[in-house]
Amino acid sequence: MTAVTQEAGAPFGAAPPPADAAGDAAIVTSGLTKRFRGGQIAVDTLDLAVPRGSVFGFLGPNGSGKTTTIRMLLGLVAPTTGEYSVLGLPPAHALPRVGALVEGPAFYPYLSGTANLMRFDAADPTAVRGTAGRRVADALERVGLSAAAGKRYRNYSLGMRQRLAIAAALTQPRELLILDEPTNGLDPQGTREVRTLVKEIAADGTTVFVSSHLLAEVEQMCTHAAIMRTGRLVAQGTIASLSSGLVTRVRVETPDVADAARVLGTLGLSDVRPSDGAVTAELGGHAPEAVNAALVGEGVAVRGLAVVRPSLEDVFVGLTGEGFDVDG
Ligand SMILES: Nc1ncnc2c1ncn2[C@@H]1O[C@H](COP(=O)(O)OP(=O)(O)OP(=O)(O)O)[C@@H](O)[C@H]1O
Repeated sequence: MTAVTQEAGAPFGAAPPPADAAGDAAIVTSGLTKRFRGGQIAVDTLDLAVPRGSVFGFLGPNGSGKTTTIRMLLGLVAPTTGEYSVLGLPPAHALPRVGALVEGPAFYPYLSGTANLMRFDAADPTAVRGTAGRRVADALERVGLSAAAGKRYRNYSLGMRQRLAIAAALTQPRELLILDEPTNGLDPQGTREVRTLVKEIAADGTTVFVSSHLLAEVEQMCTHAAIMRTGRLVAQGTIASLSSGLVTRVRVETPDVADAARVLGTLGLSDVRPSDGAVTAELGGHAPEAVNAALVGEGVAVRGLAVVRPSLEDVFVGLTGEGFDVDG
């Protein structure tokens, strides 16, 4: 890992690759901290471990330090203190193998998708000129824009524009793709397109590190997540493990609320809560189909039975005691 002790603004990340390259991790940070000149701590002793091959959701409300972290990982901002590595290397060494979308690239409205990407590629000193045409065509194909490659950018939909921005990060082989809020500002169709694309890119073997302030989005798109709050890491792990400490409940819709509550209690379910037209209870180790069979066997009219799994929002509320005060 790169040990960082210098002040903001000093050169960093230029050390030779360390001997202890971080094995199977795409990103590792240890105590990573960014204090801006005004004294504001944007990122506070962050310990992240992003496994290779994951779609890693970097989740937090606006202002929680996601963009600052990403900018540090990409060598755009110098950390104040902490250690970090990308693909087992200091960021400066890893960057050619990392694609990134931080602020939307500025595309020319009157140029086609292909022409825009060719201009981008021409500005990349690490790109091999002779292969530009093929690499650009491949990147457009990968994001599903081959058919629109000759169309002017200004005629692209919002989703197509964002897919082109992601294609710009994919004109070279990448082991890691870092996307900062890639669905921000998109319409529902564009959001769907980008989420699908992220999953497809990950399925091809690229690790994707994607920030979002939308809990539901991370749950849908990601295999792992880290949750940030005011610069600090609240939790990280697989999506399943993050919520595994929380209780799964069963919800039974029925006109026979009292009978249903009695049967659930007899079965051994705990925290049975009858309400108007429904009963909920902690499912524990019980199979939902067995609960349903028992209810029906006792003559309870079951209109609906649902297993209510804890969401990332429940995890966040459980850890911080606060709501996740953004639109989900
Ligand atoms: N250049 C800067 N100088 C001073 N403070 C900054 C600077 N950049 C960010 N901050 C502050 O650091 C904190 C974290 O900001 P950051 O942009 O990293 O959060 P974020 O989670 O990415 O939020 P958003 O989604 O709104 O960008 C915020 O309080 C922000 O105001």
